[in-house]
Amino acid sequence: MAANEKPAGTLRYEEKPVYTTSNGCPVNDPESSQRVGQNGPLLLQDFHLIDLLAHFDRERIPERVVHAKGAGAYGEFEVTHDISDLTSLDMLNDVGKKTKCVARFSTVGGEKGSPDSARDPRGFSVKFYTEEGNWDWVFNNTPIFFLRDPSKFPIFIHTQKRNPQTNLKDATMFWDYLSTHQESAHQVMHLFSDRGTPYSYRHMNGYSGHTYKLTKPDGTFNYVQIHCKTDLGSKTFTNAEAGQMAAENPDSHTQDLFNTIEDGDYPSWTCYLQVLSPEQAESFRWNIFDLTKVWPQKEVPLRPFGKFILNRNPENYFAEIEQVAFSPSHMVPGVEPSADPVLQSRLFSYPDTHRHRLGVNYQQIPVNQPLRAFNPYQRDGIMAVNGNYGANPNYPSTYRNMTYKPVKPSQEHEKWAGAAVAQQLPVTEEDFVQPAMLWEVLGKQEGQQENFVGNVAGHLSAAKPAVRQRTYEMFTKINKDLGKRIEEATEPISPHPQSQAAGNAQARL
Ligand code: HEM
Repeated sequence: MAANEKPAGTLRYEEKPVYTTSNGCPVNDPESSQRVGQNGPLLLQDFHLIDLLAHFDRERIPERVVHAKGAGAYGEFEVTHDISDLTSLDMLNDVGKKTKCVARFSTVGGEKGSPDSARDPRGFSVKFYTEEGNWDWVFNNTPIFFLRDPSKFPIFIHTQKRNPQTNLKDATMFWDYLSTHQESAHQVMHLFSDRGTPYSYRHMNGYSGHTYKLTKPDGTFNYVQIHCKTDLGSKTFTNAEAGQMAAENPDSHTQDLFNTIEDGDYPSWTCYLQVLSPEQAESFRWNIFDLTKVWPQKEVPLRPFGKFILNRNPENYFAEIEQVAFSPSHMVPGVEPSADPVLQSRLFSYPDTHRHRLGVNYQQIPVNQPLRAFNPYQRDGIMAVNGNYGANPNYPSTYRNMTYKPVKPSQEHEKWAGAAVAQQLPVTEEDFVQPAMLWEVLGKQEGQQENFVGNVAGHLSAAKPAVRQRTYEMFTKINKDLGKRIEEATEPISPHPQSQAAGNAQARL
């Protein structure tokens, strides 16, 4: 039975199953081991003991290299508005049509045991079990990201995780990277506003961030970005509240999601599209393949198309949430990736990490199983548990006919030609325009600019002087008072005074 269906029988505690070894042999007492006499050595023949120990020894699988801490639940998506002018995507082709889904929310940088309320972007993933395959949204709760060149991702992530020598989180590494890669400024503005500490997973929005293409069977397409807005309204913690929650209940978001669903108080999100035709995209003020930029909603309004609700908790966290495997490359007819280089590399990275984390047959794990999949050319491998396509030929055989559906990729408009180059987009003044706009928006919400300054100061104060100085300069480019305000809030609380700067600045950088 696939995990996208409700289990036929949930836990039936009234039944008394016969306890056995893993090969089904009944065992009298699970807590006694075979031995010679009362105090004698153990017997190698005790399969029950060895079975138990050996399985225990192998219980852990690698945690996700990022987004390790998360929580999830099942639900249902419903189309609310007709968008057949944009796409032939099966799941979206009829108002009222419903599709089952599973969602997982996560923090990014912390390990599996880290606090849910940490200052961090949040992952926002949803897998839809459509009639034409699984379509995954692997989104964040911010509409932009720290970088626009994918080769920077592993480098960037290293600086947000632990120092290789001290094994501690390291403010100097953290800001050293951000202040020398200032295309990150926009995301930094989000992260250090109170938006960086959501109140719960239920109270945050999700954004595709990347541009995708919605396509039609004639090969035409439009560029889109997807927004999911929580129907509960966005709600955040202050820095102090988030810190207090981390101390009191590190699993607060996990607990909140599980308990509210268990109580029948189901969270839901309304889904919108921003749409640009290829021609509009050409003359658009912002590069639509630059993940550090939003499409301002005044220029590209939101168009509603659906809603999803989460209404069922997993029966088993490891089986259904730890083993769920999302990928931006899990697509279906009617949607395609854009040329955004970060998206393009993510298309590779996720299935690659799943093969490492879960094994080559990760799509056979029940929570990942599509409603129907038939690919007898993919055979064998570790944990081939779906019958391995039985006697079906493992090559395109003249003795076994298959239907190849005519799925036409978009052909119009995008024709690429050019020499291979390895080039980053340079950081220019343009990169500070949207961060400055966000600073203005924070100014319209009472106390948010003050909180932002305090949030940065509390973190940045632990960094070395040279890094702090460079970071003030970055914030000055966003707004000329902002750098000064942050400096004034940071310096008095820093344990590494500026006077030591000359001697220490380069130490350990
Ligand atoms: C070059 C850029 C990126 C790379 C190489 C990358 C790579 C990864 C990897 C390897 C994982 C672990 C997946 C797993 O073990 O299941 C992951 C998780 C995740 N990433 Fe990324 N990532 C990138 C950028 C992004 C961006 C821009 C977003 C959002 C727009 C994003 C959203 C997520 C989410 C939501 C998860 C958690 C998925 C889950 O819940 O299982 N990532 N990423």
